[in-house]
Amino acid sequence: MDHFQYRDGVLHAEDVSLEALAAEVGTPFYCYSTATLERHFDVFQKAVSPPIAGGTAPLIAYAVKANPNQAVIATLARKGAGADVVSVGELKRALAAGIPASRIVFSGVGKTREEMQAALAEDIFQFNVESHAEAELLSETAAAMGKVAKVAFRVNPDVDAGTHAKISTGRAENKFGIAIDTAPAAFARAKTLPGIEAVGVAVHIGSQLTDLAPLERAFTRVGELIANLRAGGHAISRADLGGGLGVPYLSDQPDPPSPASYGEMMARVTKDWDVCLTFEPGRLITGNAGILVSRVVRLKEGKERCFVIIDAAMNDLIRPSLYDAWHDIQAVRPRGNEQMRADVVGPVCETGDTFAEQRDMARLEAGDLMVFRTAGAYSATMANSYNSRLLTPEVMVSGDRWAQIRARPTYEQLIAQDTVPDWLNQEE
Ligand SMILES: Cc1ncc(COP(=O)(O)O)c(C=O)c1O
Ligand SMILES: N[C@@H](CCCC[NH3+])C(=O)O
Repeated sequence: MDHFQYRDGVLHAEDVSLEALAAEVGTPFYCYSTATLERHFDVFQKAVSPPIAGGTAPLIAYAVKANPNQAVIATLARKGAGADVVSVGELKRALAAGIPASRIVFSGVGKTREEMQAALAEDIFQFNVESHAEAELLSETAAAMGKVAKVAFRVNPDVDAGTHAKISTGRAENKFGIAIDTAPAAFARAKTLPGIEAVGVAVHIGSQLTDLAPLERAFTRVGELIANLRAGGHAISRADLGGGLGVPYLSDQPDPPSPASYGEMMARVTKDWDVCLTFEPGRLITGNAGILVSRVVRLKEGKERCFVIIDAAMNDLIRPSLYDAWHDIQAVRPRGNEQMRADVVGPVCETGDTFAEQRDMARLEAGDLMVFRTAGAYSATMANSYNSRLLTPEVMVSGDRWAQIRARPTYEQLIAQDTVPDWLNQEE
């Protein structure tokens, strides 16, 4: 069910016309659908929950990095989501949006002592420890606070996830996790450390995965590891299977595996594990719940190409520049069936500020509104103010209601972020 549909020739977000929104908010802006967010959470929850009443419900720890807006997290918190966080900032955002600490997992390779202290003070559910040195520091930090942290070791199973190299995390050459064959030593060492209790294993091999086979290989290795650890006398009560399931970006391509088929594979592989499971979906929940709305500034006929120059740029949505990512483009009010082939570019002074090259799409003219689809994950959160452009505002829609959930800053606020040192203010 797509909650971004045409009504009377105009693209809507749920019951709200994007033309009307653009008139109120100005462009560019991000727009999220509450109904889509909720539906994605429900679909994933159903897919990974045990079929028999009485089975342990998994913890669905939404990966906050995908979209950390308070309104997005609060929407998911109301559905019972937990959070996967990778910084104190994300921890604070999750707590502020109403996710209890008892449902928060702290991942990441570079947790500092201060970050550990902040999370320990909240008594979070679990630390996913990514190196032997981190385990030592966490134990020392927790013990000094009179606490014992529950830990899962994130293992690196050396599996090729078959995704873009920049978002692949489960190969031996990636920085993430401890080599899986060193896990027994890590658990043995953990037994001697006073500030941690190693209760589980975590794995996450990458993002935008479009094939279940690498995930199945990784989960199978985790299952073997759990059996080994138990044989070695370790009590393993938890497994965190990460996130990573891909979403459709191209409307004319086959969809990635569904959450249901992911859930079936997962249930088959984990059926004898007897652990409490955690999942960390990010993109799956928010990716297709958001769009970026922009206005065409002008058309420019180059010698070889037609450029559609829009008022959004790589600073607003960096995925095409960074990963050559494809985002479907739609006109908000299509001009009949007229088509064009063009490069869609922003105003930033970089050649890489290109959203689409030689794209066949609905005809756009100066002043027209257009949208990039699948911009709910890793989009607004990766925005910046390069070229002194204002950070993109965000809007959330729910039925016929809408609200700005992040306002566009003013130029005064942009400039006020800097401070001019005294010596430059003194009269010569
Ligand atoms: C540890 C961890 N968990 C969860 C996620 C969320 O991934 P995705 O948005 O692909 O579901 C990521 C990002 O890839 C991650 O690094
Ligand atoms: N930023 C990446 C995803 C990174 C996933 C981080 N764990 C993207 O846009 O696809």
